[in-house]
Amino acid sequence: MYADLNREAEVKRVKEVSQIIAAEQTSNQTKLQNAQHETHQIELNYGDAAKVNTIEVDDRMETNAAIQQQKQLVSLAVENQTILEKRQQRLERLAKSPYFGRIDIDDGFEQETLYIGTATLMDAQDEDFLIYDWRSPIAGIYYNGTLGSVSYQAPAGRQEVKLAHKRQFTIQNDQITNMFDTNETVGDEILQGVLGEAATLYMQNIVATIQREQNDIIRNTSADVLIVQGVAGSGKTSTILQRLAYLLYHSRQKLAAEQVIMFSPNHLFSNYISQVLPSLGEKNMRQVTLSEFFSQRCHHLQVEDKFSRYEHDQQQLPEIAQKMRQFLEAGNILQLVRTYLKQPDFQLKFNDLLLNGETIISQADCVKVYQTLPSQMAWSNKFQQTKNRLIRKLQRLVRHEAQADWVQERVDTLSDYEYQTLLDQQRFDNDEAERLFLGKKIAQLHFEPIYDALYNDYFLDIDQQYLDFLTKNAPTTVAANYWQTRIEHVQAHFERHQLQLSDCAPYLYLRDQLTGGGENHQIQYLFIDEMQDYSPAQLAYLHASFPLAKLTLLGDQAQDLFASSVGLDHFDEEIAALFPHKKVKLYHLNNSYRSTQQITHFASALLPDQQEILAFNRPGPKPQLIICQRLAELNQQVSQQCQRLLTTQSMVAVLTKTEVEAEQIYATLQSDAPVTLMTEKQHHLENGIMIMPIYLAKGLEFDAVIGYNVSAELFQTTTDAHILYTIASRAMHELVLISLGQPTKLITDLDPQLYQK
Ligand SMILES: Nc1ncnc2c1ncn2[C@@H]1O[C@H](COP(=O)(O)OP(=O)(O)OP(=O)(O)O)[C@@H](O)[C@H]1O
Repeated sequence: MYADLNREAEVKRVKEVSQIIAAEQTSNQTKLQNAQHETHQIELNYGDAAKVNTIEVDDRMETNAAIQQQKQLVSLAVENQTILEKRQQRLERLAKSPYFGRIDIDDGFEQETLYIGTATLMDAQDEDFLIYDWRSPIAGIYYNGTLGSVSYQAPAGRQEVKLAHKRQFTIQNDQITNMFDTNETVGDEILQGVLGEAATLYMQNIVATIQREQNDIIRNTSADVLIVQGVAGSGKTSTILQRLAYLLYHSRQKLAAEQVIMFSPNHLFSNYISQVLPSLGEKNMRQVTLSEFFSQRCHHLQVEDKFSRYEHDQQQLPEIAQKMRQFLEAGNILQLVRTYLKQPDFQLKFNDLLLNGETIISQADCVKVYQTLPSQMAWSNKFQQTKNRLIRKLQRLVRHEAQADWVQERVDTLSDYEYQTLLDQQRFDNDEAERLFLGKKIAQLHFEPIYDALYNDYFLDIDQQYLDFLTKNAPTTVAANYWQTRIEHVQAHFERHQLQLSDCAPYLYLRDQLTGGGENHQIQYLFIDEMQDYSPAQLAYLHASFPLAKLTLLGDQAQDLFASSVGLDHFDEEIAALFPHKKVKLYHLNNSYRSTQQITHFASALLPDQQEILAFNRPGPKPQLIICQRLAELNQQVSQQCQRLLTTQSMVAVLTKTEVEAEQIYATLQSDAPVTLMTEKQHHLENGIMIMPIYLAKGLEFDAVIGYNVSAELFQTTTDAHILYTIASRAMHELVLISLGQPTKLITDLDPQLYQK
C-alpha cells in the first residue's frame, strides 16, 4: 500500500521520523560515551601491562602476549567507537533534514512508498526502511524516472516497476518548508529555490536535486575512462563529487578515500569543494595540483607552473614558440619517446660519479656494463641490471679500499666514541677480524654518497638523454634553427635546475621508461577537473603514472585559458583517443545551472563556435557594460559598482586578466566592505570583495562579478574569448563589465539585446 499522500500525513510522518532520529541520537550518544570510557580504561590498563618486568625471559614472553592482547582490545574498542561516532554524525545530518524525496512504486506484487535521504535509517526493529540512502539502487528511480514504467539496476539485475508518484520536499529539522509532486525527473521548483540562493564560501552538495543527465554520470561504474564535456555551470564538479560519494558507498570493502586522487586547478578550489564529501558522510579524497605533482617527481628541478606561464604568455607568445609547445604537448609525444628508445643506435647517457673531485664510477664504466647486456632486454630491465652491477662494482671497491693504508690509519686513530659506534656492539674473536670489519665500515661511509647516487639513479644523465631525444625528434612544423635554439634553451634551463612545463611530460616519461619507475599502483580512481587545462601529453602521462586507476575527466573546452587544447578540433573525442584500449564513455552536459538566464545567454554568445548552452529558467538583470575613458575613472567605477552590488549581494569578485591588473585595482579600490587580494597562496574564499586574476577563479562562483577592463586592446583572440567567457560564467546573479576605452569587439559585436550599456 502507498502511504497517504495528503500534506497532513506528510507533516505527521516527518515529525514521527524526527522523533525516532532524536531517540536514536540519545541512545547512540550513551553508547558512544560508554565506548569512549571503555577505550580510555583499556588504554590505561595497556600502560600497566607494558610496565611488567622485562628482565626474565619468561616474564618478557608473558608481557609480550599481554601487550598483544591489550593492543587487540584497544583496536576493537577504537573501531567500535568510530562506528558509533559515524552513526552519530549520520543522525545529526538526518536530524537537520531527514529526507528530500518520496517515490511510490508498484512492482506487480505490492505497492510501496519509499523516502529518500542522505543516509539509510531503519525503524527500531530494524525491519523497515524509514529512509533510503540516495545511493541505494532503488533510489535511482527518484532521479531517473518520470511517472509510468521505469527500471533500475538492482543487485539481482534490472528490475521493472511502475512509478506512481514522485514528491519533493524541502525539510528543515522536522518542518516541511516546501513540498510538491512532480512528473519531472527532479522538478524545477526546488531547483529554482536552490539556485536562487546566495553564493557560499564552500560548495554545497546537490543530492536533493541531481538532474537526470548528472545521475547517469554519478552512477556509471562500468567505464574505465569517463569523460564529461560540460558547459560552464553545468554541475561537472558537483557531479563528480557526488559520483565519488556513490563509488565509496558501493565499494566500501574495496575502495577507500585514500585510493582516490583528484587533480584540481588550485588550492582555493580544493578548499572550496572540501565540504561536499563530509556533508554526505564520506571522507575527502586526496587533492593535488599538476604543478605539485610535477615538482614532486622532478625534485632536483624547479618546474614552471601554469600560472606563471600564462602571465608570461600575456606579454608575448610568438607563433613559433606556440608551435613547438603544441608539438611537445601533443598526445603522441609519449609514443615518440617509445620510438626513440627502440632505435638501433640508441645510447644511454651516463654521468661520472665523483667523490671529492675524483671519478669513482665513470661514464665509460657505465657504458661498458650496459653494453654487455643483451640488446633485446627491456630498457627498464637493462637499466636495473646496470644499476645492480654498478652497485656490485662499488662493493668490490669498498672491500678493496678497506685494506688500503688510509683506511687502516683511520682505524688506528678512531676515538672511543667512533670505535663504539662503528662496532655497534659486534664482538670479534681476534683483532684482525675486528680491524677488517672497522676498515670496511670506514670505507662504506666514505663511499656512501656514491651508493646514494646509484640508488637514486643519478648515474643516468637524464638531462642529456632528454636533449638527445629532442635533437632526434625535431618537429616538421618549425625550421631546424628554431628547434636548435629551443634545445639550447632547455639546456640552459637545466643548468639553472629548471624545467619548462611543456617538457615535463616527455622528460618524466623518458625517465620512467628507462628506469622502470614512476608508476603508482595504489590509486584506483583518478579524477581530473578542468581537463581542458591539461595538454594531451600531460593527460597521457598521468594515465601512465596511475596505470590501474579508472579515470574521470571533466572540463569545458570553452574555458581553455591556457590554450592547452589549441589544434584539437574534436576536443573530447581526441582526448578519448588517448586511451585506445580502455572502455571510454563520453558525456555532454549542456544545461547551465549557475547563472541567471541573462548571464548565461550573454556568456554563451561570447564563444566563437556557438555551442548549445541551455540556460536555466531563472531571470535576473542583464549584464552591464560600462565604458570609461581614463584609468582613474575606471578605478572609481569599480569601487562604485562594488558598493552598489554589496547592497544586495554578499560575495563580489573583481576578475582581471592578469595578476598585475589585480594588484593595481587592489591598490586603488575604495570600499567599506572587506577587500581581499587573492593569490595562489590564499586557500579560503572570503565574503565581501575578492580581487583575483581569472585563472584563480577557475571552478568558483560568486554572487556578482565585475570583469575588469574588457577593452578592445586586451581581448582579441579566441583564447581571449575563452577568458571572457570564463569571467562571465563565474557570476550567479549579476555581471558588470567595465572597459577602459573602446570595449572588445567580442562584446560590441554581440546582439545589443544581450546586455545593457
Ligand atoms: N543538480 C543540481 N542541483 C542544484 N544545484 C546544481 C545542480 N547542478 C549544478 N548546480 C549548481 O550549479 C553551480 C555550478 O556547478 P559546478 O560548479 O559543479 O559546475 P561546473 O560545470 O563544474 O562549472 P564550471 O565549469 O563553470 O566551473 C553550483 O552552484 C552547483 O551547486
